[in-house]
Amino acid sequence: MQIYKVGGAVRDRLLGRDVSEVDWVVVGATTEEMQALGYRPVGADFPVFLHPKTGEEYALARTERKSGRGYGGFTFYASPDVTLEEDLIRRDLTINAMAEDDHGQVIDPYGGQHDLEARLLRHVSSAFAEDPLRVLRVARFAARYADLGFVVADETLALMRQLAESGELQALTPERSWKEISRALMEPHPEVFVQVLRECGALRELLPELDALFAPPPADTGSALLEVLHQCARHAQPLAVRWACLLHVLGRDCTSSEPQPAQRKNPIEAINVRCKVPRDCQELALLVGEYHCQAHQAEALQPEALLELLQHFDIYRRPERFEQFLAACEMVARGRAAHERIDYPQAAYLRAAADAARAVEARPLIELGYQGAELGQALKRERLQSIERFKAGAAS
Ligand SMILES: Nc1ccn([C@@H]2O[C@H](COP(=O)(O)OP(=O)(O)OP(=O)(O)O)[C@@H](O)[C@H]2O)c(=O)n1
Ligand SMILES: [Mg+2]
Repeated sequence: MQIYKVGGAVRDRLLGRDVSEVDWVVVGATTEEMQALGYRPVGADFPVFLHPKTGEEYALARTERKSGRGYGGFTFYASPDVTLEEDLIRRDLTINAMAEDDHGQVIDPYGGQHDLEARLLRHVSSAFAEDPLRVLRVARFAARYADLGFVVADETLALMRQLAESGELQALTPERSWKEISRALMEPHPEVFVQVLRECGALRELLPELDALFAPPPADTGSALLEVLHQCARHAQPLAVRWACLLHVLGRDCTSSEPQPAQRKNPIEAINVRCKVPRDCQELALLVGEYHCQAHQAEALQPEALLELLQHFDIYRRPERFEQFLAACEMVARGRAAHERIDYPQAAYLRAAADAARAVEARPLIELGYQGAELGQALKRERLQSIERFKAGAAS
């Protein structure tokens, strides 16, 4: 049996980047041989094993044919007679389809090194279409390597477009899609991820609500959104903030003074549910969609409105979430201002207002005999006074 390093580890070493995890491919071995050597199988009918000591993934060389729609719709053909070249040709991109033997010799039958030099994300073969998730992966690699000058090859974009138009993306499970989306949002250029998905028509399939935002100027909210995402990356924001920023435009429209119907179906909620987004990301996206306009106008809010805004955040028990809200509002303001050197004094203002509300303690009121609803009212009254004092101080 021969064992080769494959995929990201080979690619990133050639790019001179840090290698975080190594994937291996094993040629000329059977499942039984692997198990006899102590490798632990990952799943019953999946020819992937974990190394007994390092825990790294070792996959038997395999060819893969599609038998049905979606994940789980794969059949694998793994056998000792599958060659390294046969295994590599069914991989997604040429830069991911290189192997390295234990002498450090690179095996590169499909021009991966050439495409690394040429900064091209190019599919290896028509087998690309076996897994529609690769459309998202390519967009994610574009987001990761944008600074190095990588772009998607024309023929690969065309293939991605075909896959999007065929409706295949609808068969992806939300779990697999979210994994790609969340990783892509954390890359240095998350806006490139959205842009590539849009160019190939995948955004219309996956997040049509966002695709609809792209229109000719001056109504091009989509392009403004890309700038907001870019600011998120520049300011190293966490995933929840990036997700909330991605969806914020689907919330309240800050430019319209019309009261917005409360009953309308909330598109942010619909996306959260459809994509099975983790709770913290869901919550923040809803809060940012609903309240970012008010945050932008924080200084103009009357004490009652200010307290009401703060109350929506449970600032007393969830201070980190409120901080993430402020960060998201700041990214939105910076991105939308199209010049990032603006200050966002609203954040400090709202933080100080929250501190004023938090400074009110319940204990003295309880000692005075307040309880239940009356205690709630008394707390509210005191907090309002505290905020009034803060506003008076801030104004002077
Ligand atoms: N849908 C997929 C997933 C993975 N691969 C192949 O499996 C390798 C390892 O996959 P993974 O670890 O997910 O990606 P990496 O390329 O290693 O990138 P990362 O740095 O994100 O781990 C890839 O390089 C690629 O050759 C593929 O062809 N199609
Ligand atoms: Mg990897």
